[in-house]
Amino acid sequence: MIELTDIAYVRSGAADLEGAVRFATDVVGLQHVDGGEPGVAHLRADGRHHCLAFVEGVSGVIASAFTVADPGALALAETELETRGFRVWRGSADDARSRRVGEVIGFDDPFGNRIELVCGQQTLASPVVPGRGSGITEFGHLCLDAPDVADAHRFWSTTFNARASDWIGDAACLMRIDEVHHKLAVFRGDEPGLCHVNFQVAELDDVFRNWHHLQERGVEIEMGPGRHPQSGAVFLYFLGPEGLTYEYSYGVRRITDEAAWRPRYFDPAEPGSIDMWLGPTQKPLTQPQAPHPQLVPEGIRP
Ligand SMILES: CC(C)c1ccc(C(=O)O)c(O)c1O
Ligand SMILES: [Fe+2]
Repeated sequence: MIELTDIAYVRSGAADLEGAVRFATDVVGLQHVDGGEPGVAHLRADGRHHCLAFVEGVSGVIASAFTVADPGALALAETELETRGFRVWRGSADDARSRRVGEVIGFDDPFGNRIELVCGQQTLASPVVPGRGSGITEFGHLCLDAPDVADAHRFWSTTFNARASDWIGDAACLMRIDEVHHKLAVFRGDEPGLCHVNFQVAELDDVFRNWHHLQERGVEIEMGPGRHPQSGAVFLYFLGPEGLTYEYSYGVRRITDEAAWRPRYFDPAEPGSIDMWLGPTQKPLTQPQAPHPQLVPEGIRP
């Protein structure tokens, strides 16, 4: 069992790097951390050096990354994944430098999502300088697509320390790796892909202020404002460039009594099971950011 300690970053291809960065800073409110690396832009939300990296080139998610404790844990993870039949890539010093981590390995999960495991993710001491006052406090979670959510849960909970916090029938599983209700979600989709990236905001008011800001800027609101009955968070999903869906949310539940928590099963057909405020719930869940085409072909399966 490999112990994930946190989510680290999402790395995505961007056909229009400047446009993707402009949106991430001026609209979403992330900080652009200038790393002096041509063709790569790092975006920051919290203490992590970055939680989103755009790499100039073909659009699409390149990898979703998680941290493990240290190089020893990463070496053990590498062996464990290989023992389980995964082909594991070990990144070079340059790969690690570009990701601002000590070491990086990667593999394709059984559903075709590229996953990276890292140790030594760089923390920046300086306060975050947000691109806009959207109230972002933290990179909250990432949501992957997989054709069978129960299979995905089995994979994440047996290979890793992910635990189901709640299910939305066979449509979604929300999993925790620490006290936060979920840092990883899997949504049912025919193809692998990134359903969305989530950023927590400081106040309920931020969600609604951001909603107005996005509307004024003509940004496509995909869902919300609404409230998820699972984490209890008030949410807003919107579509950015390069097909990347962002979610702001406020008020995510923390599961502090691990022994007492039992995952709940919500029926996706029940009105209110995704949005307690009964808003329309189709859009963000149907158009994931497809994986970068170069990543799809291998399909390494255990
Ligand atoms: C519908 C998606 C997968 C979803 C469902 C519930 C929550 C939550 O409880 O916060 C999410 O963040 C989601 O993205
Ligand atoms: Fe989410």
